[in-house]
Amino acid sequence: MSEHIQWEPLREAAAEAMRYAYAPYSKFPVGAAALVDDGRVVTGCNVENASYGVGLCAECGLVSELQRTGGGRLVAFTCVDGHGELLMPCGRCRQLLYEFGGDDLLVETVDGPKTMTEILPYAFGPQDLSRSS
Ligand SMILES: O=c1ccn([C@H]2C[C@H](O)[C@@H](CO)O2)c(=O)[nH]1
Ligand SMILES: [Zn+2]
Repeated sequence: MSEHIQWEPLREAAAEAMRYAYAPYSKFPVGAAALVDDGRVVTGCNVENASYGVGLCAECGLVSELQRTGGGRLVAFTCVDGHGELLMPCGRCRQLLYEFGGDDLLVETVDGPKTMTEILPYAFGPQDLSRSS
């Protein structure tokens, strides 16, 4: 499946989600979209707050939608800004995405798709908690 990712429609879904962003403070709207292993596409936009640090990245909304609409594994992820430029997920969001996509999640970058392992090496995840002793 991952060899046949259609990145263009995924980017368009991210750009569409970005239109709902609430970013009055940074004036930096962001949209994110991901393909789920059952074929559906989930999206999110950033939602800021007058208490700046409380703001939510687009990826937060995306994983919330993933869970709300039935869960599943993330297969491919992309994120765009207001100029349609690709954005890399911030460190916190790499962790957030790792939980639901694992090492093999493909993340679109300016250098083409990269695996989560490449952009978040030596990740901490559920496997660390389930190890016995
Ligand atoms: O991958 C990213 C990077 C940044 N932002 C948001 C957070 C903040 O609202 C704005 C500026 O950092 O962009 C995201 O939503 N996702
Ligand atoms: Zn983030």
